[in-house]
Amino acid sequence: MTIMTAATTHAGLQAWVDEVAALTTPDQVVWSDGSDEEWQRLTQELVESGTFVKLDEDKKPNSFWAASDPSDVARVEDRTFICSAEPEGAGFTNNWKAPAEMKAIMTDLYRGCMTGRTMYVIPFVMGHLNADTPMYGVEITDSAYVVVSMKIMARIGTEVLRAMEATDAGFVKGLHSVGFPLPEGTADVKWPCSDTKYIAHFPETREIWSYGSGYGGNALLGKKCYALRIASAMARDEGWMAEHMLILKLTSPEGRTHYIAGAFPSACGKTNLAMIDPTLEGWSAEMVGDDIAWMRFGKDGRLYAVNPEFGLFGVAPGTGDHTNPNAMRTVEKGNSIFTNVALTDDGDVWWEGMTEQPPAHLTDWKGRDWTPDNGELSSHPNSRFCTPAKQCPMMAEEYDEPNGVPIDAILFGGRRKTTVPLVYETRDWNHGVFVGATLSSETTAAAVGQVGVVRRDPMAMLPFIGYNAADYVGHWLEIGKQADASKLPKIYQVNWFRRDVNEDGTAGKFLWPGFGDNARVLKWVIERLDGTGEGVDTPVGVVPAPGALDVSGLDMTDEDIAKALAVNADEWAVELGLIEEWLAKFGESLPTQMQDELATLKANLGQ
Ligand SMILES: Nc1nc2c(ncn2[C@@H]2O[C@H](COP(=O)(O)OP(=O)(O)OP(=O)(O)O)[C@@H](O)[C@H]2O)c(=O)[nH]1
Ligand SMILES: O=C([O-])CC(=O)C(=O)O
Ligand SMILES: [Mn+2]
Repeated sequence: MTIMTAATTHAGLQAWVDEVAALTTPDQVVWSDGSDEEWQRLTQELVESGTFVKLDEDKKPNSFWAASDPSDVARVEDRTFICSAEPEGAGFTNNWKAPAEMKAIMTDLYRGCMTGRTMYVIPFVMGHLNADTPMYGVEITDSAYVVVSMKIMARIGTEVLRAMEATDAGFVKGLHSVGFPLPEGTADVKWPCSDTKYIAHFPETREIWSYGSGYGGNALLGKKCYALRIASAMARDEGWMAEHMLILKLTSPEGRTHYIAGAFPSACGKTNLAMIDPTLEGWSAEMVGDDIAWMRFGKDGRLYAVNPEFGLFGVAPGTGDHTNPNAMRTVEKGNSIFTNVALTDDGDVWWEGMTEQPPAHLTDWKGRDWTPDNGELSSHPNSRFCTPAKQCPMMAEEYDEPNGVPIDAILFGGRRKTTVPLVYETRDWNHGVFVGATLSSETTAAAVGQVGVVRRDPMAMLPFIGYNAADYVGHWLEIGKQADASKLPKIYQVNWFRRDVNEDGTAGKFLWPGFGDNARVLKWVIERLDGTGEGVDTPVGVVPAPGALDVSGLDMTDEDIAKALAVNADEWAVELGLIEEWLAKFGESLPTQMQDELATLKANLGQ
C-alpha cells in the first residue's frame, strides 16, 4: 500500500487512519489537501473513469455532469440508523441498532471493501476555522466524487489538518465506502455503489459509518450526518441548536435589516427562499445559509445563527430564471457538479423548469436519448447542483461572521395542498414549538419512498434528529425557558403550496405565486415584529388582516387571497385528529407543555 503525502502529527487521527486502512485494504491512501491542483487531478480522473463528463468551458467553466446508478438517487431513510447505547436514545422516529451489533455488521462489510481503490482522508471543519470551538471532522472515503463534492460543501484540507494538529483537536470520525471493491479482474463502473446500504450514527462516540451509497445526503458526511444528526445530539448536551434551516437577511426600503430562519422539509423551498429575489420595490435579500443553521445564544441574550456549510447542494428541477435567478447566476460561474440532470448536445446541463421550452434533444439522466415528446422526465426529481456558496451573487457578508447573525423570526413551512394558511403567527415560543413539533408536509423525492404523502416532520428534522424526538422537543422548550422571552425570535408557519380545489374536488392551481412574491409574506412578518402589521385572530394563530398583506401589482383576486389565508373549520377538525394521532406516538414522554398547547388548540377550535 502506498501512502501519498506526509502522515499527520495528530496521533489519534493517524491511529484511526491506520486502523481503517488495515480493515478496508485500499491500494493507496491519499490525504486530501483541498487544493485546486487536487481538484484538477481528481476531476480529470473522474472524467477518465466515466463518472464525470466535463461541461463546455464557455457555458459552465470547470464544471462536471454525473449520472448516478438509477438506484442511488436520494437519502435512504429506512437504512439510516441512530445507534445510541440504548433504544430510548434514538426514540420512535429513528431506526435503532445497538452500537456493537451495528459495528459488527458494518465491520464485516468494510473488511476489504476498498480493495483496488484509493482511500482518501479528508480533514474538514463545519462552520468557521476561526470559530470559538471549531467543529472538526475527518471523512475517510473511497470515492473521488465525494472528495471533490466535499471541497465544494465544506472547508477541507491541509489548513484544517494543521489547525487540528496544533490543538490535538477532537473530531467527528466519518467513514464512508461505496461498497464496491475491485479485486483483481473486476472492472469498475461509472457509479459504484452497493445494494446493501447503511447510514449509521453513533452519537455517544460521535462517529458516522456510511456504506453502499454515493449520493450526497448519504455520502457527504459533513452535511446531514454530522451538521444535523451528530450536531443535534451535541447541541442538546451543550445548550445550542442544530437545525434544518435557511438563514436570510432582508433589508427594507428604509434600510432596516432583519434576519429570518426557516425550517422546511427537504425539497420544500429553503434554497429558493434563501436566494429570494423580492418582487417588492425597494426590498433586498441576501443569503446567509440555505440548508443548515447552528444557533447559539449570544452575549446579548439573542439567538445567533451560523451556516456551517461552504457550498450549496440544491434541487435542480424547478430552478430557472423565473423562479430562482440567483441560483442560475451561481451555477453559471462554474466550479460545480451536476448530478442526475440532463446533458445538452452542446455540453451544458438542462432540467425541467430551467427554461419554458426544453431543448430539442438531450441525454437524459439515465444516459438515453431524450426528446420533448418522449413522456419522461429528462432529470431525476431529486437531481442536484453542487456549487460554491461564495459564488452566489447575493451572499451576505455576514456569512463570514463566525458568531453568526441574530435571528428575528423563525418560519416553519411545509408542502400542504389544503388546511395550512399561507402564513400565521404563533402566540409565543411554546406555541411556536408546538407548531414546529406538529409540522407536516407532503413527502418529496429527496428521500427514497412514496412521494406526496402527508407526514409529520417536526421542525423539518424528522430524518435528521440524532436522538429521541421527545427530548428534542423538550430541548426546544428548554431553549425558550433559558431565554429572555422578549429576545426570542417570533415563530410563524408558512405554506407556499396551498392549492385551489377544482369543481371535481381535485387539487387545482397554487393559490399563491410563491418564489419572489414570498417577500410579501416576509414583509408582513417584519411588520408584525415592528408592531405595525395588522392581523386577525384565528383558532390556529394570527393571519394577516384583510388588506394587510402587500399584494400590490399581483394578479390575485381578494377571493383568492382569502382562500390562501383561510382557516377552515372542517379542514382543521381533520387536522386536529392527525395532530393528536402524531402526538400520541410520543406516549408518556410528550412534554406537558405540548399537551397544554394541544388543549388550547382544541378549545380554540371549539372541540
Ligand atoms: N410553488 C412553489 N414551489 C416552490 C417555491 N419555493 C420552492 N419551490 C419548489 O420546490 C422545490 C424545492 O425547492 P428548494 O428550495 O430546492 O427546497 P429545499 O428545502 O432547499 O430542499 P433540500 O435541499 O432538499 O433541503 C423546487 O422544485 C422549487 O422550484 C414556492 O414558493 N412555490
Ligand atoms: O441531504 C440531502 O441529500 C439533500 C438535502 O438537503 C435534503 O435532503 O434535505
Ligand atoms: Mn436539506
